[in-house]
Amino acid sequence: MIIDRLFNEVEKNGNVCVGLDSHLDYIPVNLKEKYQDIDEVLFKYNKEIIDKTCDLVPVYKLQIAYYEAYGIKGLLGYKKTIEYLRSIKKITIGDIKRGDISSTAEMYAKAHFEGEFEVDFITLNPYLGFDTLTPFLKYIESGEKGVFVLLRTSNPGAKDIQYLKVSPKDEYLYYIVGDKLNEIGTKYRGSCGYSSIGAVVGGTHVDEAKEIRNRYKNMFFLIPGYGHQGATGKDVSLYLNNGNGGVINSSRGIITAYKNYEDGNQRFADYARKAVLEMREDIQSESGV
Ligand SMILES: O=c1ccn([C@@H]2O[C@H](COP(=O)(O)O)[C@@H](O)[C@H]2O)c(=O)[nH]1
Repeated sequence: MIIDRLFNEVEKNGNVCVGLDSHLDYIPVNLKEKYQDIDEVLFKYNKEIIDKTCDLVPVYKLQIAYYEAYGIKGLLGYKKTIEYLRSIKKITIGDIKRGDISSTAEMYAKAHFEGEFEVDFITLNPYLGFDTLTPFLKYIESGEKGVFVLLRTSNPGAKDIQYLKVSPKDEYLYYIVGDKLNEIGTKYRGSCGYSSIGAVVGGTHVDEAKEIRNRYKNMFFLIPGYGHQGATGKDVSLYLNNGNGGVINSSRGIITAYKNYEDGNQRFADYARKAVLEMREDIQSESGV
């Protein structure tokens, strides 16, 4: 199952998920001048970073907004990047955060689990209701695909809705979502013990982090918020379990690390590697593995 593959990759390579949020403003000028088409600029930038980091990380996450924003050529850059990652057998997460009525969700599933934009995992937004998840289940059942469903997000506004106390137990809304995901996910557990239905939990919120980890023992977490949003190795390790059970995303902290160095423009991928190594060490030292 895909979750076993991810679990094994984490055992081998640690927990860092490189976020390829490739805004054109993040890309060195010399690289942008070298290629005419946006898809090539995006792909070449991503490829250099991938080639310099792929021996250190288990997974890459592409936030699709950074590609959609550049129209068809941007999406071509997305496609080329995920195809490349899959060709070198790296696991891919399409951060698409979809959630819609089931007839539409069916098309989202087809769009991102088949064809030109096919990835291994996608992110979903469950706050339109649990029926929106149903069309994805047949792909998860095949063993080849997985999802990370938003549970408690990393932004400050997570508290506006996700932390509302709801009846009958007067618990936070995110626990209602988590309990349901846990229940649905039971059927899709791999031999590693985790389910291919995982959850997104922001590393920026540490209150109840331990309770979330304990309550959802079989749930694998995608943990954003490290670095630029302020989460530290100590914060994110609260969501791990013996050094596994989650991957920690950093996007700007890795792909724009080069901006802190004089020779960064020429060596952006070397500095991405350096940022990954430092992040990996930070997490490992805090999670005690
Ligand atoms: O709760 C969430 C869910 C998703 N994200 C995404 O993760 C990255 C974070 O980027 P950084 O540059 O490392 O801050 C980005 O793609 C978000 O859309 C999140 O931040 N929080």
